[in-house]
Amino acid sequence: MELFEYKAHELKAMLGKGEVSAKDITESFLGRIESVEESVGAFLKVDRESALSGAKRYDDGEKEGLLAGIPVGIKDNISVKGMQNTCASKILEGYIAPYDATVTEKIKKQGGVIVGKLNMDEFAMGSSTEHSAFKITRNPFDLTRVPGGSSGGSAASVAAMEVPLSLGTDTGGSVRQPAAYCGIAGLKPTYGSISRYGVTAFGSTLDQVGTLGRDVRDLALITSAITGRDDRDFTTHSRDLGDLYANLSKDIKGKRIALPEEFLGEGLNDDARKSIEESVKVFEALGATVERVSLKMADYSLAAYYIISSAEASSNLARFDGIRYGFRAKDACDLIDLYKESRSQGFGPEVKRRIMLGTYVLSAGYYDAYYKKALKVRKLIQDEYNSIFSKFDAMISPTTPTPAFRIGDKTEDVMAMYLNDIYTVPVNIAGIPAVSIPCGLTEGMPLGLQIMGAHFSEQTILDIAYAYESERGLDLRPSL
Ligand SMILES: NC(=O)C[C@H](N)C(=O)O
Repeated sequence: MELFEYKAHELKAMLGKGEVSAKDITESFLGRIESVEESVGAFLKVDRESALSGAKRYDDGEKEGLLAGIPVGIKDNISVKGMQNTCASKILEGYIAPYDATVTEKIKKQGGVIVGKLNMDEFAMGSSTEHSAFKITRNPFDLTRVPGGSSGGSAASVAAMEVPLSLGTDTGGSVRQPAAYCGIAGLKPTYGSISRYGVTAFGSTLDQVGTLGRDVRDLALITSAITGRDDRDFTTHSRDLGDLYANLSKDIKGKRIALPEEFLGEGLNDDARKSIEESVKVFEALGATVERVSLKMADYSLAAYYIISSAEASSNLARFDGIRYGFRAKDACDLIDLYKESRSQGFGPEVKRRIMLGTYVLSAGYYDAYYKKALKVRKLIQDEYNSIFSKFDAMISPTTPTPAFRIGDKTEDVMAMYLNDIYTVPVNIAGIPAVSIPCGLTEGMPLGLQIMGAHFSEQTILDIAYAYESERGLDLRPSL
């Protein structure tokens, strides 16, 4: 077996026993990138030098840290000092981050070896990575299909074994949906459990850094490395999630799991429905109970999400004006024209759509009818989730209604693209944690099972995911 085929926790064990060097590991992944990247296209920038110098630090004696000697890929909206941070947008082309995001600082402090920056939908707006201004990324299981989005590069790179671990961001499903499409595991932690300092803001009350790996142990490992309160992000919480990796347990006897009827309705792929029904049996065999529940507010989640996230985006993206960073239009006749032209030429169509939608719902006369109403709906959704979690330890659903679709299939149909997120957005609205793990295949493509929990119940949902994964023994690999 080649080194790139091992999972992060396996590599960690091999390094710990001195069986391999960090250089061997990094070179193996860099070699893999060389052979498959042309077909997958997960990276916007591979930084061989940074990777090899990170590995050298380990081999020279810096062996401490949860991720010591392990390669990690970073989504291109998370700042890494000295590397580009384009958010896959023309407006930030050529922008080099002058500082590390807190999560980057933590990855480095824990010995992680940063390999490069990963492709995404522009400013994290999209579900297929087709909205990147630079290139498309392909699904390693079928190169004619999308990897999902917006963290499509983060998911495809891990599935293609170009890196064992990656970071993404999840505003409405952007870590879980691509993880499901690419047959890997992805976690969106509780809002406030991970710092957003140095992460380009999209919807500030929804955004959360998420983690991707090939199994639950790897997710627990990288998540433990980056959680915690940060004085530079006042939305972070002081509550400690504990050592998710060391405390991982397969014992889920007696756990009460809810399954919402509304997540099994119209539009759900038949095999996805079957795989959820089979998953119920797996949980029961593991000693948990599964009970059907009703989530009455589920139907309103998507509408509330697109109003709130677009309103926040229209405000957050105002800073990209052609003056402060990145792209500046040529030949502007005055300051207003410079703003106008830089933004018109610098942003892609999906970003413009969100800015216009967001500006509209915040404008006088429409604020009450749309934005304020969406905030009220948000509260009702949060109350409904809290009430479920007062009786249950976790809730399960499919991660997405269908498997990965073909490249180009949904680019013209905005609504069809937004519907991809129907099962994932309520989680961001409620601010709770959720993990997606593989639960089967349809048409040769992976399907994901989403496990959600109460605020700060990462250990519980990861334990449930770990028990399920161990029982099923699914280890999906693309034939690349
Ligand atoms: N950023 C996300 O979580 C993705 C979501 N599909 C969106 O376009 O808003």
